[in-house]
Amino acid sequence: MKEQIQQKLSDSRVARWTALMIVSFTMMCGYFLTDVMSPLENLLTTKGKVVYFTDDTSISADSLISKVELFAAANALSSPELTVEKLEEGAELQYMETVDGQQQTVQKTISSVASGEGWSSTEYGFFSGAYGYINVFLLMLFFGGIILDKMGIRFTGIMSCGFMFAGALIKWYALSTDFGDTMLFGMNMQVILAALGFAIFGMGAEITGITVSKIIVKWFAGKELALALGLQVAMARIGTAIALGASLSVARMMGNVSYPVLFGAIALCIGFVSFLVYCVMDKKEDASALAVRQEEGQSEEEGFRLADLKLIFCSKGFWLITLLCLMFYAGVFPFLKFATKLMIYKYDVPESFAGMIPALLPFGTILLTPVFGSLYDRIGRGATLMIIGSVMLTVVHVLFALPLMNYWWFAVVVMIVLGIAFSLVPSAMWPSVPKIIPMKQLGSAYAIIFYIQNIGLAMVPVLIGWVIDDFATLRDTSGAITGYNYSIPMTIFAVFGVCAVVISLMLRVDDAKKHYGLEEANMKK
Ligand SMILES: NCCCC[C@H](N)C(=O)NCC(=O)O
Repeated sequence: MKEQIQQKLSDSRVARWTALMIVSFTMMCGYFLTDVMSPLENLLTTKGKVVYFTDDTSISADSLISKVELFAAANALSSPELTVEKLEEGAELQYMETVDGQQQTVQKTISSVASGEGWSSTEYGFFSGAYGYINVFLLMLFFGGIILDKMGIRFTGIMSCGFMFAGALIKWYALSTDFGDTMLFGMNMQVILAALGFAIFGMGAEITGITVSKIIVKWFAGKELALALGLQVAMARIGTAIALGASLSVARMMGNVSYPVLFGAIALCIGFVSFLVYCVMDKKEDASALAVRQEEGQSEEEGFRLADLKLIFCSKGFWLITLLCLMFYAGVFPFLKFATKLMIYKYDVPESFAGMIPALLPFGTILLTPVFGSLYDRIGRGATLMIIGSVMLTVVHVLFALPLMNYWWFAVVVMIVLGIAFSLVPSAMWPSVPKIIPMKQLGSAYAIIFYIQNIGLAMVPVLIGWVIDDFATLRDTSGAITGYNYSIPMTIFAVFGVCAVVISLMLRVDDAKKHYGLEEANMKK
């Protein structure tokens, strides 16, 4: 009789790719919610209603009413007695506008009206950085890694998905409620509560992130690891791309900034259910792995001990990857929070399309991250890929900072280059971690990397929001905002790029000395 050889569930191609798809879907929903507010910056920082026209221009309701009334008075027309309530879809209005430096009469038709929230750029920056506050200041990401290594994937994943969902609901409640002028800690109550929701969500999203990374290493180690990690990141980027591309349209259609968040919360609910489905597979994988070990007469897998953290803390390669992660991601995710408004004011892109240009970045990475991941699996050169990506990041931000080539097509080209950089570094960085740190400390290692990365994700938006308010906002003599000069904020992002280049070079040198294998292929022949 032929002897049956016991196999792990992860040895089945179908099973491991199915597991990957399920957990990647959960992560995709999380990424959608993370970036859903970025295209709404202009709406959030405008007071009162914002009117959108069919020609894709927009104006605040108050300023539109005064322009229409001025036009009527100047042309001896009967006063339209326009009120904010009368501004509705399909209404046609005539007023004077400056076009190419000339005063002209324009006739426009309203396509939609949405409520602005009147936040300052500082408040917007504070809110955007909230994603990392609990992770960083309450050390929750650090503890999350220990919980993951001690309590396991299923417990930690269910807990973190729960946090994501709860945080999303709080954020939605804050954005859909009018708190009037109620202030807390010198900021509007709405900003504080939305930030609290985002902070709880961010804690859940990051702990889910490390859990998903550990799941993928568990199923794909020694197989198509970098491709699998790349595909997970690619699916996550679909979430970011949909958020950047669709969020403003949803807010305009529904007339309120809270609706995109509500849709995200509903999607997250489905993501939560899909993680529960994965838990069934995870249980089966553990049972099959135990059976294999027993058949091969191997002893029980050694559990995680706190003392094991020493190995992580003492590894120079680990710290270089961590610092590279901090600098590189500080130059990308926080940038995305401000990129839509950059497109409007530096490249003169109509607000309705402005979110589409930053959305190109995640779209590009959807295809390229798995391609570079597969390249790393088969050919290697991980450290080199990280150097090239970091150089590209720096060049991109220098180009955004310089006061030249203010054409929309140039912004598109530069954004595509950023998309390539944003595929190169993650596709090489994440699969490099298991080459430096063994599996049983991997949860804690990813958690520490994410922890340090979150310091950037939390602080950089606060810094940029403040810099925009104090150094980049252009005002007329009455104090009204007339535009923005993005040179200083973009120079700050370029500095992060330069740091990433230096660190990635140091990593390459350290790899040559210590032989982590970063330049070698991942797949065992
Ligand atoms: N906007 C989502 C932030 C996710 C941060 C997360 N810690 C991370 O780095 N994920 C990997 C990636 O490349 O997105």
